[in-house]
Amino acid sequence: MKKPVINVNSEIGTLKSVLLKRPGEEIENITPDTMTRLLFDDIPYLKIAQEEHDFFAKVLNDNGVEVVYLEDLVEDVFNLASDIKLEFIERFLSESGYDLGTTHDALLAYLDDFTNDQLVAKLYGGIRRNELDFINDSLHDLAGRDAQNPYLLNPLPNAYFTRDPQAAIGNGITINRMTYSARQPESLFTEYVMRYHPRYTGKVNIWRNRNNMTRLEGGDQLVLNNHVLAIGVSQRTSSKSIEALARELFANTAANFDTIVAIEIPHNHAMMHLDTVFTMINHDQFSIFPGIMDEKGQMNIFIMTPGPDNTIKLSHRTDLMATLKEVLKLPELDLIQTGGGDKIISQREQWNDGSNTLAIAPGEVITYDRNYVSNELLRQHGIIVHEVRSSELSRGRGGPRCMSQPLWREDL
Ligand SMILES: NC(=[NH2+])NCCC[C@H](N)C(=O)O
Repeated sequence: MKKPVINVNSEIGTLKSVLLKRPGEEIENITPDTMTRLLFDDIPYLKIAQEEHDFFAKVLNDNGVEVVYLEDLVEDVFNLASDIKLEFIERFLSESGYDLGTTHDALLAYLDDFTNDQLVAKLYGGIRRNELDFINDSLHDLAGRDAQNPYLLNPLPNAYFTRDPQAAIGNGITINRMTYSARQPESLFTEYVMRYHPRYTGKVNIWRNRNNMTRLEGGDQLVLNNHVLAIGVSQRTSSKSIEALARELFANTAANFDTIVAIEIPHNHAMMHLDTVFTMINHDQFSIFPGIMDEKGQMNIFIMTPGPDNTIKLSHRTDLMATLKEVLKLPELDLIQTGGGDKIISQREQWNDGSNTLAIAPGEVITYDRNYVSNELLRQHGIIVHEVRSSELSRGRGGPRCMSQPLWREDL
């Protein structure tokens, strides 16, 4: 492996480079009838969402972070060779249910007319049925469930949550098999960028690829330090995939990870990933939504470590604070509660991603401005807080950590 181009050995090391995706026309393809399936609770106003996102990028930039746009990387890949572009489109169409036939041919011909930057916007944006004029003769497009779908190609409105289709871990990544069909195509873009983009090709360890059938999403994957990961057992990440990833990482000599803490969280949309209820802020400080624990403050947690002959040793725990102290070898910890523990405030601010902080350095985070109670509390605990605007972005149920994929953090 050549000189590494990805380096993420913590959640808090000074952030140097980050991958974002600016919300695009895909947002304007959300309708009341399709919103639940597209994993949205409302329809954001695109113009304002873009302004908010540009502001987020500016705050990152102003703090010395290089912002890399995913859509630019994909366009670069398409610009490399028309064969690669065509191969991508065929894979994309095939995964969308069009291998052969009139619809496949019509979509291929339609997409062929776009310039590469328009093509990228279109693949994320989706194609409406009424956009194409052709005689559709495929039964599955005309009868049954598919006929009700207003799109020939579904929009990918969750793409601005770049955290989830992959996860940077150490000098490598996992390219994730995502849970819902609304998001599955997103990691195909990551696969092509990693395989072909000159900046990454041959320089990134792929710990796990998207051909796996078990479900894994980046919002559940937290790099606590250079050898310990925390992974949520959640609506989006299955226990099977965590076990498989543990096996892969423990056996791979290029990977330095020897401990994975599997943390079970409630399986629902408000808390679809571990990072919606728990993030790392400093060496010994975390934000946490108290609602993930039972009345006695307990949870279902497993510490996984390598056992003999490629087996995995499991140890059960129920106390999150004690478990974190144990695996991070810390005498004391500060768990800062979203909304300060008030039931109504904490629920409201968790819903708007108040627990979802993005650390840009130890003790320094970016958060949404609307979660003012949690933000104030963070400041009281000595944290530097940069607030970003959040009226529209938050409607997608994700915050600053969800909207960013770190590519390089300084080692601690
Ligand atoms: N890392 C995160 N928490 N991402 C939030 C993703 C939100 C998105 N609407 C989804 O349901 O998939």
